[in-house]
Amino acid sequence: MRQYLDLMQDIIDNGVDKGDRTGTGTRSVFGRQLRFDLQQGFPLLTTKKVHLKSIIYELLWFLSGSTDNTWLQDRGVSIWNEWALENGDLGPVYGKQWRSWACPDGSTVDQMAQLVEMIRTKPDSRRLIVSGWNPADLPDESLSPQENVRRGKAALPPCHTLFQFYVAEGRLSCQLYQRSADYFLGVPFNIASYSLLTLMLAQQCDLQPGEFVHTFGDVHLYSNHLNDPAIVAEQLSRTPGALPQMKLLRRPASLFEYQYEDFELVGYEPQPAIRAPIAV
Ligand SMILES: Nc1nc(=O)c2c([nH]1)NC[C@@H]1CN(c3ccc(C(=O)N[C@@H](CCC(=O)O)C(=O)O)cc3)CN21
Ligand SMILES: O=c1ccn([C@H]2C[C@H](O)[C@@H](COP(=O)(O)O)O2)c(=O)[nH]1
Repeated sequence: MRQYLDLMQDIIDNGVDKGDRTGTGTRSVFGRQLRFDLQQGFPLLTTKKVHLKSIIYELLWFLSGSTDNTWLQDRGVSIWNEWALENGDLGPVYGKQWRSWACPDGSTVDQMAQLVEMIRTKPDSRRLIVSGWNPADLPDESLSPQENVRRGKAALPPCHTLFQFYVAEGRLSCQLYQRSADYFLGVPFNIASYSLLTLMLAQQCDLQPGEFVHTFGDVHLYSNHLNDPAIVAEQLSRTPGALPQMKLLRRPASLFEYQYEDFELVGYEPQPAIRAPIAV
C-alpha cells in the first residue's frame, strides 16, 4: 500500500488549501488514480489498523438495498450516525440507487442484479456500469443532511459515484470514480469495500479477481488531520507491511445472500489505529 502513502504526500506537496461544505478546510488535488492488483493480496491498509467489520457491514447494507442507519447500528456500526435522522433514515442513498433506482413510470431498476446478469452473459460489454448519481435525489448543499432527508432527498450525494467492471482473460476488474474523497478516513474504507465487492462478484460470476482501479475527483486531506502531527505525519512515518488475504468461506446462491461470517481475513498485522475526527 505504498501507493496510498505516495498520494498522501502528493496532496501535501501539490495540493491547494480550500474551504469546504463542512467548514473544516481541506488541502486537495484534482484527478488522481490508484491501482491494486487483487491477486497480490487484499488492499487493507497496514500502516494503521482499519476497522474491517464496519466496511463489511456497510457493503452488505448497500447490497441489501437498505437506507436505514438502524440496520448498521444494530450490528454495532456507527459510521453513518452523524448524517441520519433519529429514526435512522438517510434518504435515497446508495442502497436505494443500487437496488431500486426510481423510473419516471413508477417502476424501479435493480442495477446490481442487472450487473451480475450482464457480467455472466455479456462479459465483453462496455456497459457494465452502476451509477449512484441520481440528480432527482441530490440534496441541497445549503441545508443540513437531516433537513434534506426530511425533504425526501439524500443525506449526502454519493461520494463513490459510478463504477464499471471489465472482464479479460478470466479476470474481473473494477474501476470506481470517486468525486470527493476524505483521504485519511474515507479512502481506506472505500478501497477495501470496492475490492471486497469485486471479490464477491468474481466468485458469483466464476471469474478470478483482476484489478481495482480507484479514480479520484477532489481528493483531500482535512486540515484538522493534516495539521495534527499524531494523524497525517504519523501515518506517513510508518512503513507498509505485507498485505493480508481475504477468503470467501462460502459461495452464497446470489450476490445478495452474503453474511458477515462468510469473510475471513488472514495475515492482517497492522500498526496501531490512528484516531481522527470526522468532518460532518
Ligand atoms: N467527512 C466524511 N468522510 C467520510 O469518509 C464519510 C463522510 N464524511 N460521510 C459519509 C461516510 C461515512 N464514512 C465514514 C465515517 C466514519 C469513519 C470513521 O470514523 N472511521 C474510523 C473508525 C470508525 C469505526 O469503524 O467505527 C477510522 O479510524 O477509520 C469512516 C468512514 C465515509 N463517509
Ligand atoms: O464513502 C465516502 C463517503 C464520503 N466521503 C467523504 C468525502 C467528503 O470529505 C465528504 C462528503 O462531503 P461532500 O461535500 O458531499 O463532498 O465525505 C468519502 O471519502 N468516502
